[in-house]
Amino acid sequence: MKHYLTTDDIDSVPKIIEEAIALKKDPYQAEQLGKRKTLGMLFFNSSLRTRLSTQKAAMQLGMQVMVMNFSGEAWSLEFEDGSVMNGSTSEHIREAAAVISQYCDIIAVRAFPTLTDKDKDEEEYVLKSFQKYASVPIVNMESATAHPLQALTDAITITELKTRKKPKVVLSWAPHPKALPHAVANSFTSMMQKMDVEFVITHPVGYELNPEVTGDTPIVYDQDEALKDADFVYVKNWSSYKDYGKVLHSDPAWRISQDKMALTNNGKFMHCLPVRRNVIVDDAVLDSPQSVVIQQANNRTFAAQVVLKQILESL
Ligand SMILES: NCCC[C@H](NC(=O)CCC(=O)O)C(=O)O
Ligand SMILES: NC(=O)OP(=O)(O)O
Repeated sequence: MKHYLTTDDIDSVPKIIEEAIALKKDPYQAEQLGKRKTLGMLFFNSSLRTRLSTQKAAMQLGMQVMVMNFSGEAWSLEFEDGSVMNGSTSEHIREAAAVISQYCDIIAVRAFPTLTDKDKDEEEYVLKSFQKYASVPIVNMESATAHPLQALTDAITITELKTRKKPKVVLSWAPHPKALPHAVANSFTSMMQKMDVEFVITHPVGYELNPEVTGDTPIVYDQDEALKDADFVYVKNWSSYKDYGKVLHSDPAWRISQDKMALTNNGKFMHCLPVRRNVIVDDAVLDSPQSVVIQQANNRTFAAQVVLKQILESL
């Protein structure tokens, strides 16, 4: 693997899942691979799981890790070419990416969307600028439109927990007070399209994801109908894509309750976390055995580890 920017950078989904599960069984099997190699993790946004699990994954491969927060700590970066930098930005991505490449063998970046400038977000201008001006592989730790480490985690978790060959997986929108990105839902959708599952998306009218991402995936506007017989209920809020970045409404009827889970085939509740209790999902569901969010978060380590391993092997 050269870079990990989207789920399309995976050669074979079944093989990478198998390799991740093998790493979970024996996390130090490749601890020499990353010796004297450095991972630089750059954060433009907050994180708990991605930061800790990716660092842990790198350490289990024998790597050294450096972390830098760009919100408030690093110089504020300019991404426009030819700009006269007499405003608030202090350093151009051209120098920053080239300099960091001298210190790091792999650079991982988290940069959420603006949710106001659709074109800029879809260009992935932060991630793609790092890719353009860095001379080392780039790993996406959640960008404007994609969260492929999360999607790989979710694929591993579904593979571990499925009880029938072709499980039914439902991606359900749920309410949230803030405007949230599409990245998790996009990458989850792309990953499910690559897996042997019956995949359905449910959300209120107006919350359609980018049609280029959803493609042929069925969209069911009746949540109860969609949840029927589901083996996995993957819950996430996102803002409107059509009315870009807007919260159209946050209908509490879409919150996941025990009554809704009762419609499923003893379905597992999944969420990438962090989750707003009693807004997205009731305590009773999150605290029930049907919730697998903690196991899911544990798998973040092995998703990151298999990606870093495949990149290290290609260096
Ligand atoms: N990395 C996982 C999710 C990150 C982000 N969630 C958030 O910003 C939630 C913040 C809050 O609940 O205040 C998202 O939806 O893409
Ligand atoms: N799921 C996830 O990416 O969590 P963090 O935002 O805490 O990294």
